[in-house]
Amino acid sequence: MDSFPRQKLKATLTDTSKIPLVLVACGSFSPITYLHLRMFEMALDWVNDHGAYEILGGYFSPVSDGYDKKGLAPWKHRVKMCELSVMESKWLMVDSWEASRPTWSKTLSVLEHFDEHLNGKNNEYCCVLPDGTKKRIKIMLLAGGDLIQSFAVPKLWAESDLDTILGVKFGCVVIERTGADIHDFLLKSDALYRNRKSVFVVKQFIHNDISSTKIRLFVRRNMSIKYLLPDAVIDYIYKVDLYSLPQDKDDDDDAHII
Ligand SMILES: Nc1ncnc2c1ncn2[C@@H]1O[C@H](COP(=O)(O)OP(=O)(O)OP(=O)(O)O)[C@@H](O)[C@H]1O
Ligand SMILES: NC(=O)c1ccc[n+]([C@@H]2O[C@H](COP(=O)(O)O)[C@@H](O)[C@H]2O)c1
Repeated sequence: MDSFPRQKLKATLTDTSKIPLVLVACGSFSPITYLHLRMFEMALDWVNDHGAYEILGGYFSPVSDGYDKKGLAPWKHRVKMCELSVMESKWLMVDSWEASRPTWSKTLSVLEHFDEHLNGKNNEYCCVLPDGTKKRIKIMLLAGGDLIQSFAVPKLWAESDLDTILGVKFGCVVIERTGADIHDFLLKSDALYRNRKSVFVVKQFIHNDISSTKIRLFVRRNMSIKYLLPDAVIDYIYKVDLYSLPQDKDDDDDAHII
């Protein structure tokens, strides 16, 4: 049985001249915040303004516990917090395939998983237009400026993966990070420059720098986290007692940031 979430996925295009588009955000989401939710809304405004695409849906894909990043709550909790956050959204969904795997999956494999479920191995799903013709759904990675900057970290990303993620097969919508000059980085990075026609930078008109790291620290310090993330997520964090203990030494080191 296919458990891929499709409940909010638009079945067809309103404007058949456009390219159907699905956005996928990969990350820790430990916990998800209003910044992560806003990334999708900023991208939606960009898509509507750009004109070539029509959004069918958006997905959060939380990373597996195997990623072993500091402050990573167990995957079931991270998926649940994402699900609670998208309850009110008409187009955002959460796919737990990546999170539920015992080992870490490269971002390219995650995008390929989406491609398989949204388009099918032989285009059996795709997007069916009212006249019966099928259009392949474009899947793009939705990423923040910091994730893009990690492309420059030696050996973290394979060049061939970057060319597929950023190139014509997928593509990337980048939400600029407050204070970081993404355009400058775009020029400096060979992979980003090579694929610049399918990498789209979205400006944050209202700067938002809510950080999951700081939220974890606030919880540990008994400080308020209200209005930084949805109330349902805040209630969940306290109900199951997440982030109250330092997870490791690195998390303790974050104490200097406030
Ligand atoms: N301030 C920000 N501006 C733009 N994008 C951001 C910002 N913070 C996070 N993102 C993006 O959100 C996505 C998910 O991020 P992730 O949860 O992995 O890290 P994080 O939000 O930086 O959390 P942590 O503090 O735990 O490192 C990534 O694409 C990341 O680039
Ligand atoms: N080579 C890769 O595919 C690769 C490398 C580093 C991070 N990532 C992804 O980037 C996302 C965010 O990672 P960070 O939270 O470490 O910035 C995660 O979803 C992670 O899986 C992918």
